[in-house]
Amino acid sequence: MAALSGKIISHSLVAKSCQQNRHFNTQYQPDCCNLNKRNLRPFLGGNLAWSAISAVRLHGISKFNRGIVYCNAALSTAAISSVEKTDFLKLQNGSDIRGVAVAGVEGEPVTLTEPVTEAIASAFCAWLQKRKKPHSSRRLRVSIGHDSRISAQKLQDAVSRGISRAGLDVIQYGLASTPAMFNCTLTENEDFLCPADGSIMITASHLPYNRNGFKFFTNAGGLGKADIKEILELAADIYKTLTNEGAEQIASQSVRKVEYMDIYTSNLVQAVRKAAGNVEKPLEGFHIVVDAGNGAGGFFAGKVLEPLGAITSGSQFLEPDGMFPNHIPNPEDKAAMESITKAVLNNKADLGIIFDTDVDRSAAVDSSGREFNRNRLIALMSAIVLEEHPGTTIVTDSVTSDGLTTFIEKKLGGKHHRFKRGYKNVIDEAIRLNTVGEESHLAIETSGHGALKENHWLDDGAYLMVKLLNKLASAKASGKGGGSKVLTGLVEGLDEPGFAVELRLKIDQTHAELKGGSFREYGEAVIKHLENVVDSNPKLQKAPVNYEGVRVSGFGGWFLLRLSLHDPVLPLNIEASSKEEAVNLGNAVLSAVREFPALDTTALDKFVQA
Ligand SMILES: O=P(O)(O)OC[C@H]1O[C@H](O)[C@H](O)[C@@H](O)[C@@H]1O
Repeated sequence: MAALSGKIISHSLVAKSCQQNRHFNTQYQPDCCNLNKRNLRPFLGGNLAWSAISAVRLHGISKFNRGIVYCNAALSTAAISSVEKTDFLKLQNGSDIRGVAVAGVEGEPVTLTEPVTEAIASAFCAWLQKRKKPHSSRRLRVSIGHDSRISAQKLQDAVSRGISRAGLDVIQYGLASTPAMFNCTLTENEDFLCPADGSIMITASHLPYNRNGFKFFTNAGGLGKADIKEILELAADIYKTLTNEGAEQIASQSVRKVEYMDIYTSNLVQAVRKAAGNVEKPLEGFHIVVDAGNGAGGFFAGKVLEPLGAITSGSQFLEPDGMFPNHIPNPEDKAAMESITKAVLNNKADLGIIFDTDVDRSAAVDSSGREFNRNRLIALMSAIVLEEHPGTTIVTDSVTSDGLTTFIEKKLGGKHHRFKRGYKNVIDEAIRLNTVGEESHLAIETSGHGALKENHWLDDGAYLMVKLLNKLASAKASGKGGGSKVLTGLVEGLDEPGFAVELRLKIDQTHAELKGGSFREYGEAVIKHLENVVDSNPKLQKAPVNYEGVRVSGFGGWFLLRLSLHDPVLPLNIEASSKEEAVNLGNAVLSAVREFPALDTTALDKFVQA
């Protein structure tokens, strides 16, 4: 990446910052660096309104804060109301933070207000300072990126203030992808102010327009559940001490803007060129359409595929639009997959590529309109990785099909380790296996999240697609022909179920049956009971190895009943060769769970009756 240089957009006081972000066509007004002199006072070292400032042990604020001022964090006008610690903890969603950031949806009050966001960002800095030694020549720096949501601007400003309050340097990337935000903690390039010591991605993935949230990274990867809990607890304490007093001083601190996506996309381009034997345009002759669903992934057409020589006409929904007017940006969504499939067929393209909002998930469609998502994408990626690393272990989530195991183990000669749901669980398990001597190069979920060892276990939908592009390019280079046949051929022999369904059974948390206990305890009791019922039914066999819920074979198929990672829901996956057999499995579950009145079995009732 040495060829790229000096991409700090908002240099000194030159007012470049209110322009449109041309590269990513941001539709909303990007952050205005306020060139209002009133806000450009030099920072008064350590004299912050935030009385808990000592709690985060500020390092050398005054030393590094004078001199260069690139632009300012925007002032907050939001009132600070009282928020309980428990409210902060409710914002945890596994290893992410998620909440409501836009008012107007009935029954969904705003939980991710600007002051709450500010406190969370400061808490992340405190968490970071506990773990990172200060550098001798500079303060710790935290980069911020966001997806296309309409609340992105407001939250980016609040996050910037939170980082400034903690005395750390703020670097804004603007519209970015989640994987790029991890990548920037690994990139060594001072021209781009990299590596960042920590980074924050503002996103709520595919959730509706009114939600938003945060993912946090260091060079060790994404933060885990325990870290998020610690940050939220700390944020609740910081919040209590927040006042609007002194906000101008915070806003007067330096915010620098960097076009980091240039580095990230250039890395992707280089990876494909290298795989094709250092050919400049290895995708020349390929027609590939991209569907970004109006999320952050539009860059992939213009900044990755086109430099590689591909034609991208017919690509759709590349412009960021936080109202997601076309379809949900989610490769698991039926309408989204139908949309990209139609685009491939209408344009007679060789391949279609679709991303979720923040580009950590993806799926593809071949020239005949065959979808590569869920189990089929895992099969395809497994075939590619097992060619490179024979015999390696593929770690997947728990809802993968039996046919996939047979394909990985019998056809590809690898090992399938079916673990738990949750991208972080899957990635952490693959990392763990390597540390105990079991080689694993791929961790991938049916949701379209996937991470490779060769790519620092970075959960990256764009990199998954790069692996497919490498295959296309090298097949062409070796004269094996163009089109997507090479990909389709790789999943030949994958046994797919005739029928597959996921039913999500809700637990009514207000039901008296819960007797004050948590929905988790209730859900676990349902699963335990089902397990006992299965044990006494000779037609059903429990999976000998299973890491969550209860997975059972019988009636020519299988089912898995487990607790959702986040919601008061028991998702039930059923796969069988026919709907009739799937209904038999559904009935077996229904007869066991019926006696749990707080469990809403409507979806299952309907399924078995239809
Ligand atoms: O347990 P569920 O409700 O099905 O949700 C599980 C999913 O939650 C989030 O979306 C995570 O990003 C995914 O990695 C995970 O698979």
